[in-house]
Amino acid sequence: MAFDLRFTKGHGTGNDFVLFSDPEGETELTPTRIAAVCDRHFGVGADGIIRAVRSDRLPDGAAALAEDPAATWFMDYWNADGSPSEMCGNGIRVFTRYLVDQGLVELGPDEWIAIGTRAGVRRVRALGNGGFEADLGTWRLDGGEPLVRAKNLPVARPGLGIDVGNPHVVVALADDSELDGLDLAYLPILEPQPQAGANVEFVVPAEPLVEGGRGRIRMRVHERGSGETLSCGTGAVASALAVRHWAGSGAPDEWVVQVAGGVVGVRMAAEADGEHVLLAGPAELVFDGVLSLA
Ligand SMILES: N[C@@H](CCC[C@H](N)C(=O)O)C(=O)O
Repeated sequence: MAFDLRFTKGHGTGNDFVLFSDPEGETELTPTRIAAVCDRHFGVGADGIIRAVRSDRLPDGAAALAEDPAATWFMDYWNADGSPSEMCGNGIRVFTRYLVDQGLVELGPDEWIAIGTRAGVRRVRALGNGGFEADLGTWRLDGGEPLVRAKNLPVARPGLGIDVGNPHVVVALADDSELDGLDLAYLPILEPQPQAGANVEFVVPAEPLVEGGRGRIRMRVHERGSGETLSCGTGAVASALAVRHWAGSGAPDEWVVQVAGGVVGVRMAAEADGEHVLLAGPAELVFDGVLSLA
């Protein structure tokens, strides 16, 4: 059966997405279709698909509405291989820009919008510099410290498991040459392997490590379900949290994370329900199109 899709292509620091609007949740999204759309040779090409659907049309959306009735739109996020994810930090900024661009929501300066996700409700606001900031909520060390093997890494290294709505394992490397030498076309191997899989981030300090009170790191990532990407927002957040954890007391609560596709900002802020972590960065919509797949 033919599958026609009217879409918008967008990205946040090079982490790219095919976005489309399906308010009533009528489009049948199968892993095969998603992988075909995201295919960089035979489809549009993207790290993931994001569907804008009314929250009351999906079971996960109903849960989001129960948490916050203002979360009327749901970010239905899927990785390039057709697997779902709970959260996407770059995606939620691009999704918010898409909702505004499509006239589906109005967003005043500094006004927060509530978005439904599989990880729960998340809030996003537009920044004066054209970018967006997403409050990714509370986070937790998930207790795991798996050993991580990656191609061109001579010995296995310990990772730190962090959950920021989706699962991450962060690995500290020695220096830029070790980071640049990794071949992330190959899947890093985790021992033990987390049941739900994990996004794996490799980090090194940037030079200087702290500037103007903000910590600075470089990161590369192998995303669950998408492979190596130019950026991962939740990965940047997990990396900053991991490096702050390793640095101990006195480490900054604001971080600049350099990724292959640009720079994002991370800050930690105390809230009534625990410490929240927030992610700021660009959100670009680059073209619209119609895709017809046989
Ligand atoms: N690129 C995203 C994360 C997308 C989901 C991830 N691959 C997963 O499976 O959890 C981001 O910017 O956070």
